[in-house]
Amino acid sequence: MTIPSTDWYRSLAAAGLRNPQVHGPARYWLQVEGSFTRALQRQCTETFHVEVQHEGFAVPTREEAQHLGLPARQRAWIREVRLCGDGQPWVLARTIIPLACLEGRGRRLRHLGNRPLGAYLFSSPDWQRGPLETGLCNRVVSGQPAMARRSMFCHRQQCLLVGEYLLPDLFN
Ligand SMILES: C=C(O[C@@H]1C=C(C(=O)O)C=C[C@H]1O)C(=O)O
Repeated sequence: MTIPSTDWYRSLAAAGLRNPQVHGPARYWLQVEGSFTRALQRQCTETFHVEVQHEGFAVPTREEAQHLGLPARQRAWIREVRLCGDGQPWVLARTIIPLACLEGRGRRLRHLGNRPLGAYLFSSPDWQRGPLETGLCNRVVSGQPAMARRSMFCHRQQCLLVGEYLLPDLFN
């Protein structure tokens, strides 16, 4: 399972003009407020866990760098995980953490391992979430994400970018 290239829209309504599927059963997940990790935990009957797929320094896409206001080609800490409910992958998440976010207490962001990032972000009152965007994934194949959501989390003018890609098993 890989993170697909995605077109991002400022609102669910704007994405819906291209693909009305966003108004179907995925809608709740595209819009749910607060910690996404918590929302997924509530949906589980038994267990919730995070599986790290890749984590390390890498160059964000050009669009991600522009969105975060980073110089092109500057490396960031990139974390890709699967969020699994009751043993099934439900969501793929990709987080871009610029170098400036990794200083001081932010060093912890490199050592999350299988602990959810959401638990860290929502346990600290310092992090403010920006507006939620809706994503439509390109070249959708069966079993892969077709829709996504993303937002920035900012702390003292340092922002990181969290994208969450819904797998069909989550809402079908
Ligand atoms: C931002 C959150 O964190 C979640 C946990 C992630 C992780 O551990 O890498 C990534 C994205 C989110 O789905 C949240 O819970 O809202």
